[in-house]
Amino acid sequence: TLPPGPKPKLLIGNLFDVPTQLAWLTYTKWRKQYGDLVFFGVFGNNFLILNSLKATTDLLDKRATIYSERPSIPSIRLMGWEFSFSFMSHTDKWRGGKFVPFDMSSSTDETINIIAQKIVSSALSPRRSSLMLHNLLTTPEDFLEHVEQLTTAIIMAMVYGYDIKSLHDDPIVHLQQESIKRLSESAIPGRFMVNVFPFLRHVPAWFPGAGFHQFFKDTVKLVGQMKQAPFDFVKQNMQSGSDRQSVLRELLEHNEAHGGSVEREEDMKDIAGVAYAAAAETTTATLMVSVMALAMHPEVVRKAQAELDAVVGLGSLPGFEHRSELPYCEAVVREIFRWRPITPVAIAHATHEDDVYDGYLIPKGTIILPNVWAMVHDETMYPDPDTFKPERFLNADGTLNSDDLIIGFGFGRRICAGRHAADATLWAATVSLLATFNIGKAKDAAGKEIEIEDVFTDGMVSYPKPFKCSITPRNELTKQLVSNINL
Ligand code: HEM
Repeated sequence: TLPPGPKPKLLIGNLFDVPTQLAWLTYTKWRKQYGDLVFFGVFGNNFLILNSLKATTDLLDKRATIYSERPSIPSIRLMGWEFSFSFMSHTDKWRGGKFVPFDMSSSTDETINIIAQKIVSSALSPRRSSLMLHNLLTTPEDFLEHVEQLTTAIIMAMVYGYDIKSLHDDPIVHLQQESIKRLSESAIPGRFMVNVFPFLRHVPAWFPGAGFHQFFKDTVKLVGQMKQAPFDFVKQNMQSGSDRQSVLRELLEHNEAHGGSVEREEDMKDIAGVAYAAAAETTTATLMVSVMALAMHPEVVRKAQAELDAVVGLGSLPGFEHRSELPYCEAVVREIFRWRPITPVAIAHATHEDDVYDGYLIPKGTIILPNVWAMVHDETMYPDPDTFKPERFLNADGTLNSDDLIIGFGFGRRICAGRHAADATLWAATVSLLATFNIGKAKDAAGKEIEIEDVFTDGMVSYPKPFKCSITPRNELTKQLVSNINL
């Protein structure tokens, strides 16, 4: 028998049961009704929601050979984004760590953390992180933009060794933003009927309602340019002997050293494109959650600052060398990832063959939706799960406990390849902000605090909706520190 789930109707299956908004919340309610496994079908496609960490690790980790495919989504193929998913599903290309210097999926040991920190600290040069702090000094109300600029700058530097000019006038950044926007949009259920009825792709472009063909055609062109422009930049730099290190450059040098071919170069261009796409929105959204959580919890800001002042000293910026001495700040970072995961249903996996689990049949080709939201809000693991409480990661004596699993990075062989880099980026940006600024609720004209509504957007990556908060230098000393950093 199949796992339990809402009762399907003839032909359409569970079409009308499937939530069209913030699906993870409905999936989490279904957990009470149906349990850890919830199965449903829409027009012949099978879906399995995994609502507990145990079921997820039993299947996606322990039976990785069966559960590591990616589903094929028609609109993604038609938009020219399939290179990203084909890399992800043909794991031999992707997984071979030798191609991907930052693919750290196979282990979590100390060395890997150090490599990740090295990549991030070279990308997170004082100039780049100071730019965010500087901007916060002059236009604190535009903090969401400054956050996005910082993460975009770090990731462009990491992947391409490219220094962005600004968030809005940089031609390469513009290509990236527009291509990714179209990719995310296509993940919204109902945006493209071709995802529900794949045969629609054969409808000719002149047919009424077939305007999607033009949209897809334009997107293919855009995605091509989005991969080509930064690739050309890296190649030019290599030829001119410039020493900008980056993931793509390392890949190309590795290729050359092994008598690589032009075809291989094309692969590397694609890998860099995947890395950028996977890194940009996710890191930006998580840093926005960080600001939101801090603004809502002044007591957390105070405790973290007290720890920073004791270890680093008021008026100095923390560096990775301080990280292990700052358990409370570490707990804050873990809680940011747990409290509001920005990939609440991770990225879907798919099964490679039939399987049986807990007495239930899971047919080949089933699309697996790991409900990260349910796992990080599981009361047996995280009591009072909606409360932002870094202490849940600390022992009574203030040291960190052993719960260092960031569920939001996904599972098994498909676990986020950039997780150590992402974690290092979030840590560095959060502690440098805490060391220099007070973060709290904004006040209205009458001096009354403006509540922050904790509401999120829909889509593959779920962002906090724009909110207001107050970000001011902690005191004259930290103001001087920020304004004196040489940009
Ligand atoms: C806070 C930031 C991030 C979050 C929350 C995040 C989350 C995720 C999740 C949930 C997956 C899917 C895992 C699964 O299928 O089980 C994933 C995959 C991936 N991530 Fe991240 N990610 C982040 C940042 C990054 C960064 C910075 C990079 C690159 C430098 C990156 C590169 C990738 C790649 C390449 C994959 C595909 C792995 C594969 O399919 O084999 N991510 N990420």
